[in-house]
Amino acid sequence: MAKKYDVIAIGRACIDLNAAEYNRPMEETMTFSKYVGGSPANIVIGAAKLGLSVGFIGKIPDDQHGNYIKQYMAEAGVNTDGMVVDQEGHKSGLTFTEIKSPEECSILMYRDEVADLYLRPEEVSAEYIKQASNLVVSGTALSRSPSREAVLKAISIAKANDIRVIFELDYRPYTWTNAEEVSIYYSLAARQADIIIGTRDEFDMLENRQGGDNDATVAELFKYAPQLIVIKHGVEGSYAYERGGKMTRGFAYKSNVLKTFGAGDSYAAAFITALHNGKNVKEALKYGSAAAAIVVSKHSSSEAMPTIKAIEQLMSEQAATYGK
Ligand SMILES: Nc1ncnc2c1ncn2[C@@H]1O[C@H](COP(=O)(O)OP(=O)(O)OP(=O)(O)O)[C@@H](O)[C@H]1O
Ligand SMILES: O=C(O)C[C@@H](O)[C@H](O)C(=O)CO
Repeated sequence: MAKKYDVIAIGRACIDLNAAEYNRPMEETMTFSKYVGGSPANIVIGAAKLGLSVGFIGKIPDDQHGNYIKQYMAEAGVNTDGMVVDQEGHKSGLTFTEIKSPEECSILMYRDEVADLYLRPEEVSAEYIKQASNLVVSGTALSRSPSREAVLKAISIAKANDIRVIFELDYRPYTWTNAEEVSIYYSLAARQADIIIGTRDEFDMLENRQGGDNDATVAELFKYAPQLIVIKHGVEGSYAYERGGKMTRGFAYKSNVLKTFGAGDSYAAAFITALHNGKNVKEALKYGSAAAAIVVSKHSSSEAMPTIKAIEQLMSEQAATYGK
């Protein structure tokens, strides 16, 4: 039976302040443009733009930033019924970005006492989650209680109701206490997920090691629930491993890169949308990679999310050179 929402994501919806002046360090950047940010928010905004019906679960501050986040997401086509307004004075996370050069970008996150990590389990509605086909879980939301328990509750509701759990590792060091804790909670979520998406470095965090090997990583995780594991390697592309042994490589498309952040979120939005629309893994990797190539050429992560038409146009323009 068709569900009301193709995808519901749980985690943070915050503010990005992206350097409006390029090719200089943060210290010399005087102006920033404001966008909605936060990896899981970016993913549902991207999926909405690609035509999916989406919802969001998260806590936002009771201030002008919270109002802006909710309004922007609603206008972007995201159902906000699962968004809770904080009543304890917690603030929005802020991400400042530095664009030193197309190769040298960094982000600086202000995440002390952020509202998103105060989402409580009792604020997560089972009835809302039951209306979704896919639940996207952000790893950062596992970094602190009570958000951690809220996410674990969401996962168990999804598991009990045959809702596909997609775990986006989304590792951000800022709110974690130590590497062991990351590994414990990442493993707990990963073992229950149907699909896991992360960079090689993020899988190393999950395993609490350095220099991990993709084959060993997937062999271990396939002992549990995952059916599909995607490991991203930046501009070198990505690898999708399916239970049963099939591996498919995704290649990066050429892009006139402005900045590198936003790649992962646009990739996830388009990959998940393509899979939901019935594309096979090889095609879904192309959609994800093409979306990322578009977003890295633009200034924001959320506002820059492409349409299906733009993605397919880029795929067709570069069909002859893809993977070459
Ligand atoms: N410079 C680039 N040019 C074109 N495509 C890119 C570039 N960087 C990344 N991509 C595409 O985006 C995908 C995801 O990128 P990456 O592995 O850097 O994820 P990420 O680290 O999660 O991204 P983010 O920087 O947003 O956190 C890659 O597999 C690739 O297809
Ligand atoms: O995920 C965040 O909180 C920050 C993002 O919104 C930011 O645009 C980014 O780093 C995307 O990779």
